[in-house]
Amino acid sequence: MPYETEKTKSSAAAAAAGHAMMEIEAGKPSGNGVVAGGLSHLSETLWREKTSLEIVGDVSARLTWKDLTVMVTLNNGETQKVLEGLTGYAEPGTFTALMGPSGSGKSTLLDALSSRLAANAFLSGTILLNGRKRKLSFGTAAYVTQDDNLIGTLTVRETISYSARLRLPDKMAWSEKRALVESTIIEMGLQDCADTVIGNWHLRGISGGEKRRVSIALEILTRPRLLFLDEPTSGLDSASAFFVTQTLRALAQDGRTVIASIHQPSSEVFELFDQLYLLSSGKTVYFGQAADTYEARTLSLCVMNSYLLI
Ligand SMILES: Nc1ncnc2c1ncn2[C@@H]1O[C@H](COP(=O)(O)OP(=O)(O)OP(=O)(O)O)[C@@H](O)[C@H]1O
Repeated sequence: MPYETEKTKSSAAAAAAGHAMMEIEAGKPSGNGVVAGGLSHLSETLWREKTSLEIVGDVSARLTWKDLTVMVTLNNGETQKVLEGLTGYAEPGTFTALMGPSGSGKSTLLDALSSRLAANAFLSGTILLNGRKRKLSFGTAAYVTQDDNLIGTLTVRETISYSARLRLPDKMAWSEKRALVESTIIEMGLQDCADTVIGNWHLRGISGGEKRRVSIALEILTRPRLLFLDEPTSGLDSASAFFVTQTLRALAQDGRTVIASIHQPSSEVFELFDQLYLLSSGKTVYFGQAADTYEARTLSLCVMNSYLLI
């Protein structure tokens, strides 16, 4: 199979960037911010049927970024460019995968987009939410870290219920919170293990993939429209990684904007991405459609393999 040349790579990135630029220039979400095709039968719908409360946050979140550059100040006082001139967008109802070799800047891009950059990192460029420059308000966005910080002796249902008590507004009735907890359990495919303990080093509990889905469940309780995930499949076997990614795809299809960094996905997992943002040394190598795209698949293999050969 012939490897893509640098020229092909940059023309793919340029075409994607051009498309993104046009989208950014438009400056407003298509369809008044409402996801075309409506919501799926997942928790958003289940929950709305059971409550009279408005959803927290916007109806949908369309994120665009233009010319993003991140510089960090190192301990010796020198500066290092970690991201350089990145442009792209993520639409409601889509799942965008950030890929690239270790150190290529995936986590930094996620942090920049979710306003979580470290104190020694400086951002330039534009990030627009639904066509406007604004801060992510409470409930609009959620960030799922790589680590599952869960209490081993609680069951899945108890964990999600306690989190609901702590995170959801006081004015929300407990019956509504409970409806949300139950619909989130269904949405995350955790029904079968809802009454099983999380487990720890001396207590057998749920599997690694189920733990990851519980961590995601805790973050989607506030019904965020934007979901960022740092390596949600790391440390999972291929079947668990597939189920977690399938859940993320379903969350996206429920009208959310999902952006996740993914390291070395299997071909089955790759099939589930809507968009691929491929980075190498802090620069865009490819941005565009992922599934069914020969170019995206070949490029990601080239970038990951060339890194492994170094
Ligand atoms: N706040 C910071 N201070 C110093 N260096 C940083 C900072 N943030 C990122 N870097 C550097 O920028 C580069 C990119 O880091 P980043 O964590 O974004 O890469 P990554 O693609 O997510 O890597 P991995 O897959 O290994 O997690 C690394 O060389 C990292 O050391």
